[in-house]
Amino acid sequence: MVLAQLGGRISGAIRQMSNATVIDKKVLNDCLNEITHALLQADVQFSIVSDLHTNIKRIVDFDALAAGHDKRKIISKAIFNELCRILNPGKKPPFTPKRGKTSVVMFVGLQGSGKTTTCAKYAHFHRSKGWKPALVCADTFRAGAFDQLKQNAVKAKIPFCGSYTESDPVTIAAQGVERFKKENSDLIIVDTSGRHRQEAALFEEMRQLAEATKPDLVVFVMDGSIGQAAFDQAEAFKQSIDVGAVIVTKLDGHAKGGGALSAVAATKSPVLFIGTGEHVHEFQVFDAEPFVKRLLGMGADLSGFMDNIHQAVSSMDQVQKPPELLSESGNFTLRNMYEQFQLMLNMGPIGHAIPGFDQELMMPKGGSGKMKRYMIMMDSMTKKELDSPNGSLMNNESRILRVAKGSGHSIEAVKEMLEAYKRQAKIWSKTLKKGSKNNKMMNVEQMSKVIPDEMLKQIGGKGALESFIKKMGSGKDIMATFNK
Ligand SMILES: Nc1nc2c(ncn2[C@@H]2O[C@H](COP(=O)(O)OP(=O)(O)OP(=O)(O)O)[C@@H](O)[C@H]2O)c(=O)[nH]1
Repeated sequence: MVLAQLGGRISGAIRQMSNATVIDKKVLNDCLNEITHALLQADVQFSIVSDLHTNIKRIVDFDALAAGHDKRKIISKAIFNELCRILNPGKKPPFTPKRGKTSVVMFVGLQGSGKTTTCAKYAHFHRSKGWKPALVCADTFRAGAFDQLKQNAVKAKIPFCGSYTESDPVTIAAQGVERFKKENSDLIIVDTSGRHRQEAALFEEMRQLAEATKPDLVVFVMDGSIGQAAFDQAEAFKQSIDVGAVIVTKLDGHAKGGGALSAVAATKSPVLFIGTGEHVHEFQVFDAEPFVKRLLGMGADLSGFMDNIHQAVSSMDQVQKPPELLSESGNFTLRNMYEQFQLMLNMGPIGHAIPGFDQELMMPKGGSGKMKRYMIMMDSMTKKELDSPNGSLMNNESRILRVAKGSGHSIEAVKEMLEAYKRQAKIWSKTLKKGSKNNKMMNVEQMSKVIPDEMLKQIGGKGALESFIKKMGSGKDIMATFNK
């Protein structure tokens, strides 16, 4: 069962309980049975589910509850708190890096869990907050790991090191950490090898790396889409190395998630971030309460919605100017398309309302939007290719092949992206023709159609949305972006 379904079933059980005329032991038991089934089907460990069941029964003790208590509220709150408790072991990481002081953070995890991607996301996240991160690739086990890290690092302008010739990860890691300490990096991130399974060789290598680099924090990266195996895996890592924090990856649309919930409990370490896609921006600070709220569909996640807007506005601040809609030569280039995608992804639901965009691009397919896949392909293009007028440099089979290989997509997929770009360029050149006023605005009507009803209600309806857009427009000039 995927995470969204799990949330749906739990909130359904709570709703059913709330709608009962009289709240008695039977109603509570029915509700808890449905929740336990849902959690077990989502691969949450039996012992965790059983604890949750016992704790809620203890809190909601009908015999001890005085008359007049709102049982519906007490039960719902107990369920919510228990779900948060599973995800939040109540511990702070043993170490929190401090800006300006050198810290070494080592990433460990099984092969394919997303370590290399996550190292880059972690570095990028901190860099955007003013840190001086650096990446060390100590993964000599997987051919291509260094190239992958290098590509991400170059794109995000983060110093990196690794080796094509040195086969000893310990030597590479030790030299890398030493070098970046000298260069005054304040966050040295060490990416390590994975293996297909938990095996002695991997754990031995991990211990040697820890010995050589003396990490201040070891982060265990876990694939959130795996099932029951997650618990054992997390426990095995925890026993072999001093795991201080966890990052759960691949919690996008199709993740089972339950295994990840169990694993968090196994490591008894806090989750720092979650990965929600392949792209460097798809990385969120983890906070149990909003996560559970979102899982249960509570409050339509208005805070997340507002965050999206603030992030979009502040990311515009970071680049100091809104993304250009056209290149200097008046062309809609692949880079323009990339920047627009970036803006829209940052803006969440509001981004969907931007006129001139092919709505099909926004639709999730296979768990991640086409936009995100296209951005990954564009990540493998050179500056010249991104800026070439009408994408002309990409009318070339060998370049298409290189981008396909570099981004891990098929040639057909890259061609599909280039076709989408051509369609997009056509739409933009029409939309931005001088004198055309009608469809350049972020229009309240369009926006209110794409924002979920419940969210719109919370904002205060269309009127409030309109005044909000106006405010945003005057404060940060976001409207100007679409009004050129
Ligand atoms: N959908 C999704 N994919 C992700 C996420 N994080 C990583 N991936 C993908 O997972 C795959 C494996 O990621 P890597 O970063 O190469 O994994 P790794 O742990 O470094 O692998 P090894 O170096 O072989 O140990 C890649 O295709 C990533 O793009 C995520 O949060 N969501």
